[in-house]
Amino acid sequence: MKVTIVGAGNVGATCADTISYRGIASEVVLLDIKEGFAEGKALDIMQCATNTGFNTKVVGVTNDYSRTANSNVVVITSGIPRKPGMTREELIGINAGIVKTVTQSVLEYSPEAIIVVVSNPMDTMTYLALKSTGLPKNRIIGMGGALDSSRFRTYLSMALDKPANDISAMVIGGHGDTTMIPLTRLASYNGIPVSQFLSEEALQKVAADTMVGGATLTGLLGTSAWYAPGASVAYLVDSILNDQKKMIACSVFVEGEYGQEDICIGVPCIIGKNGVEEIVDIKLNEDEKALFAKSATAVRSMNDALNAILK
Ligand SMILES: NC(=O)c1ccc[n+]([C@@H]2O[C@H](COP(=O)([O-])OP(=O)(O)OC[C@H]3O[C@@H](n4cnc5c(N)ncnc54)[C@H](O)[C@@H]3O)[C@@H](O)[C@H]2O)c1
Ligand SMILES: O=C(O)C[C@H](O)C(=O)O
Repeated sequence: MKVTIVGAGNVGATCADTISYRGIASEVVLLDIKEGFAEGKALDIMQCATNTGFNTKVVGVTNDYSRTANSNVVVITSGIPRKPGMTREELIGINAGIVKTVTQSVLEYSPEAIIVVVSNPMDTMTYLALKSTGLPKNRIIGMGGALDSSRFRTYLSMALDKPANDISAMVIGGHGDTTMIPLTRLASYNGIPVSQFLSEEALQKVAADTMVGGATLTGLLGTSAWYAPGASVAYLVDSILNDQKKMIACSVFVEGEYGQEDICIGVPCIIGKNGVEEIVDIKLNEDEKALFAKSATAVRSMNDALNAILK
């Protein structure tokens, strides 16, 4: 199976590294616009193979889309990341043009590929990729919920002082500092509601920390995060290529689900070889429904900004 990753920067290269290390694909092509950059990252990753024991072929190319031909999955990480103090939404002006062009280029050589959109503002870029290509909605998946959920589980594990892998929890809604919705009511520690172990105040703090998880890292690092984002993309790609049918919160096009339509927003999805195979309908309570409606309004307003930018 072949995966192309467009953008060999922090997230793209980490994603390539994780996919190779875990043997998720037989070939990974890293493509970047910066001369020699993807070639260098690919060579560096390939030189891990004998120490970590993987056999994935990793190829780096400068803007040569012919080398990406017949990819099963294409991951789009090209675009600028935010700096401390910025929101993801502020990236829309530059990233919209990049994502639109790149998506069209990859489809010329891989018309059957499933596209995973990572560039921010991710929900808006996913909507743009869908609308500008006309691909069926199951083949365009925005990655954000997988990352936000892993942050949520990490903060819960820290509050509980228990292993993150014993915790099950999900974040839905937009991938924004104020739009994501950590579902604290449904989070569990080995099947037991976390509310049995944590006070309401502690749970609210976990939710607040999760929502600004990306901003916190951007403040610490001077640019946005890459290890957990790269690993989250790899997790999603694994579920597609190996038809695992995992339930992962992804930004997908909704047509009535969760009371919304004509936007891409984070909802629980079954992810398999056909991309988005099902949107899972969780019974939200009235408060959660209100939060989802508010999040959708914010996501929709960013989509409206696209038309003006792309004119
Ligand atoms: N959805 C998420 O959960 C999530 C997580 C982390 C980062 N991001 C986003 O992913 C994007 C990349 O982040 P990063 O930290 O890897 O940034 P980065 O600057 O390290 O890498 C971006 C790369 O894209 C390349 N690029 C720019 N235009 C290109 C084009 N037209 N064709 C090919 N390559 C091009 C650049 O040369 C650069 O190497 C940002 O928009 C960031 O906000 C999203
Ligand atoms: O925070 C960012 O801008 C990057 C990414 O969306 C993240 O959540 O790490």
